[in-house]
Amino acid sequence: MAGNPNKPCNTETTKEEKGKDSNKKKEEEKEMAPTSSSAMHRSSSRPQLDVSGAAIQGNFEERNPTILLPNQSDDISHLALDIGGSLIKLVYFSRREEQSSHDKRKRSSKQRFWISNGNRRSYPILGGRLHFVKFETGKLNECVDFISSKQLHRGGIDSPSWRSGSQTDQNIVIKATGGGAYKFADVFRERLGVSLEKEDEMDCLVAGANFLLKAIRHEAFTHMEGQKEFVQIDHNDLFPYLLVNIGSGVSMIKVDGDGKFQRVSGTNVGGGTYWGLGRLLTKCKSFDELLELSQRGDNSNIDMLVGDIYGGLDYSKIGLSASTIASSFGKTISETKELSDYRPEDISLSLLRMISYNIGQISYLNALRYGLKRIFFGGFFIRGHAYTMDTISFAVHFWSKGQAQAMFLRHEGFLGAIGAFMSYEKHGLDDLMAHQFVERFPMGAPYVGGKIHGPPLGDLNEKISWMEKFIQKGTEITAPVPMAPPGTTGVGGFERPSSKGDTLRSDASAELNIGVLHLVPSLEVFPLLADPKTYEPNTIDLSDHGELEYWFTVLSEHLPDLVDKAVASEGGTDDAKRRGDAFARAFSAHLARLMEEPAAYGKLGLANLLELREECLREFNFTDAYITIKQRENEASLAVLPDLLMELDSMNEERRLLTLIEGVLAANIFDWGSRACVDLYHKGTIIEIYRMSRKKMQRPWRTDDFDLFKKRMLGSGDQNVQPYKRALLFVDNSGADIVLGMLPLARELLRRGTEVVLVANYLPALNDVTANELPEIVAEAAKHCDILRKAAEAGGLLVDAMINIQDRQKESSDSVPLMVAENGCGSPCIDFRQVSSELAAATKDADLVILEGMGRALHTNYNARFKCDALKLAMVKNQRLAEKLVNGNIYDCVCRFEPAQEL
Ligand SMILES: Nc1ncnc2c1ncn2[C@@H]1O[C@H](COP(=O)(O)OP(=O)(O)O)[C@@H](O)[C@H]1O
Ligand SMILES: CC(C)(COP(=O)(O)O)[C@@H](O)C(=O)NCCC(=O)O
Ligand SMILES: [Mn+2]
Repeated sequence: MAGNPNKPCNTETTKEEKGKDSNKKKEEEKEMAPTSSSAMHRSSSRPQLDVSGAAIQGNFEERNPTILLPNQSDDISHLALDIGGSLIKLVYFSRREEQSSHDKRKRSSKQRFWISNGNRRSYPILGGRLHFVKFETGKLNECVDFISSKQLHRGGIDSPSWRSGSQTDQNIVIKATGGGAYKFADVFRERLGVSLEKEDEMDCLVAGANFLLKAIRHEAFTHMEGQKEFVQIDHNDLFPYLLVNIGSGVSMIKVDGDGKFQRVSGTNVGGGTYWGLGRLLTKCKSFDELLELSQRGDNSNIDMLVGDIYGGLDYSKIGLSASTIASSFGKTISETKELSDYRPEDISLSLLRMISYNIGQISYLNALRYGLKRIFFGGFFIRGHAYTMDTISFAVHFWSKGQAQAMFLRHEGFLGAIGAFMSYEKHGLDDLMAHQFVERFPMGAPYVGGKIHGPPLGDLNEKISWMEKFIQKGTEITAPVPMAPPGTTGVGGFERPSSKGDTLRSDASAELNIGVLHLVPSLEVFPLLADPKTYEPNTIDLSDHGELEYWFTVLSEHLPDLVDKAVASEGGTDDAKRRGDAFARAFSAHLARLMEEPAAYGKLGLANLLELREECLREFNFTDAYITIKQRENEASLAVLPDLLMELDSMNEERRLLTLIEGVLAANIFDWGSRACVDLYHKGTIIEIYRMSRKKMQRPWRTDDFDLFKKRMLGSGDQNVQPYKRALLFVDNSGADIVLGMLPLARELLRRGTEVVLVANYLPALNDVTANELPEIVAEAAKHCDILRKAAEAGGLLVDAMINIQDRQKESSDSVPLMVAENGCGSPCIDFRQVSSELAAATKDADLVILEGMGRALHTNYNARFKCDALKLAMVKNQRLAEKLVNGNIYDCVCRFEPAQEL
């Protein structure tokens, strides 16, 4: 919506904060008790939902099972629209997690202990995914077809009401904003039988922007001279700011708080002007084509520059260089030239610069008028286009002499639609926090290129076919947003922005620079993080291009072997081969896209790439690629465990502790994600390699804090030490790593009176052991060891093995418990900003955290600090990482002990 200069649109729309009650987060209940009689659960109910009588639909073992709320009178809406002058924006929520065969397999496997004991796990009330899609307003029918094919107006194809046909369309109300909510209300009523409930456009823009800035990590960024930098927004220091939404027209809104704003200005020279004038002058058929043309343009053929007026000289007295634009389109006054004498490329660029500068300048003036330092730009005119953002940034920077800052939003075009979505009173999404959203790379929708009209790649077969077609066509993977190398700006700064780029990713392609937002209300920040605000999980920052290239190559080279394993894990059938092929293509396409635009989905770290690989595997129904290897290695290791325990028991406690830590480091060699290690496995049996690895454990290790740890565990001289109360052991790989490394260490802690929680992955990743697999492994190990048996019984891990419950209670009551908790992850790394509520609950009374393995202790969390003591143990199984991180070599070991961080 533009400000009309003839009729100032300066409405004083100050809205008071709505629904204060709903913002008050209910005090959450946390508990975790060691014995089987109390629960390891956390409930997180949202006040807006009537959850009385709620029942889990399906199996308790599912991660996010559908929750039926029998007493919830209204169905929760899943769709909101922003129908603008140029584009229709759709935000929709899909509640159901896709049912993977992993879940099916899990169902048949042994139940986890807290389930067996009748304890509840926490279930997200509204777990699901937020999707973002757009259509041209002129193609309203395509949008209606899309909604209809996915039944979004009825809560989605998978909603129970849709399947049972119980809902009548007449009652359905969909929130909509933008002028089209009025203009096209009839079309929606006639074609879908739904009514649109109109929400004020400015209200929605502000609500959308505030939500994004508070809840989405890496939402805002600066863009100067081709360099994108994410800005960490402090929630307590967000207001006031100027919001500039560049749609067809431009709105400028001073935002002072939630629902507190004033539309202070606007301009009618906006996105519609660029697209409309551009189309007339260049005969372009699409907005993208016009934008692409600009990238090959030279505006000095169209614009009158300072140098044109001053005979090639700078007008340095007032700080203008010769190449500064004096008058946009000033050269086209020439009487001897016609439109056809000018290159469309040059026209497009001049127009883009003219409009972007103008908006940047007016924005600055309004920021100045109200003393605002920060300006956030949204609206689809920006299109993640580097040149547009650079131009606006230059204008703001130049005119404010660096005092004001232009920032952009990744969900730029969806502010209004998100705001409309937030306006549903019932779903209570407004007080969600960043840690409850996991932004994932878009899967499902075309990976690269292709249109998303009609129902987008619903089932697996469609996804595979799409990948196959994609391969046949040999479609090139094009860059999403052009990024040229940074250049200089010259005198006065008001020069031509440097990033012009070569290619523009198709606008119709796999959406924009945003992923799919997975909403998992049960996720929490790990309570033992010393400083969650400054915590950064990744050690390796992939914005360094050299690093990105290296890890890209590592992952690409690993791919054929991974596909082999994945296909074998599914029986090597033709179907598995076809899926394996599609997985490889999809993952490669994602990697290629990230190589071109590393910040496409926010700040990129190595952990994101490793998780992406696992996500891609799951997308093509490979639920556990290393299952056979894991089982084989578990069996082989369990067979030699009794001998190892005997050997350990013959040692004095000092020698034993050292041997245990050595054992953990040595056994960490069994990592099927490391190229070098996989090559080693051809050279011997598991046990031979384990023995060889242990033999090579020469102290001092590359990082060796063992003596410090020993002092804390055993004391020194006659000084008595208190044992740790509870230790959380973040375990890594299956086989020797867990059986011969971490379990014996857990046993030592138990023997010293420390409660132990084994923390493992929720979903498989590489050969990592999962929480679901641990009870069985512990049960096997417990057959040979009384300490483990009693502790496992005390922790409720051995319920199936128990014959006489009374005897068990008597026996186990003198043992501290051994427990298992899932971490909420399906990756070889761990991001402590987002862990399961189960793990968060398990931190109660914990005073020691042990992180094991490269993924959890080196790639991530190497620099993390905790409120309690932390021990980080890993073998470095990559030469480059060893050099970079510890100035050492492959197979060096890290034993880092960090006493509790003083707060
Ligand atoms: N595929 C596209 N088709 C048309 N316009 C586009 C497209 N992509 C980006 N734009 C730009 O985005 C502007 C619309 O932005 P938007 O925020 O959706 O505003 P509105 O709500 O007014 O439609 C258009 O005027 C144009 O400049
Ligand atoms: C994926 C991994 C982090 C798993 O390591 P782990 O946590 O099991 O010790 C690691 O295998 C890795 O970084 N691999 C890639 C490096 C390489 O192949 O050299
Ligand atoms: Mn691992």
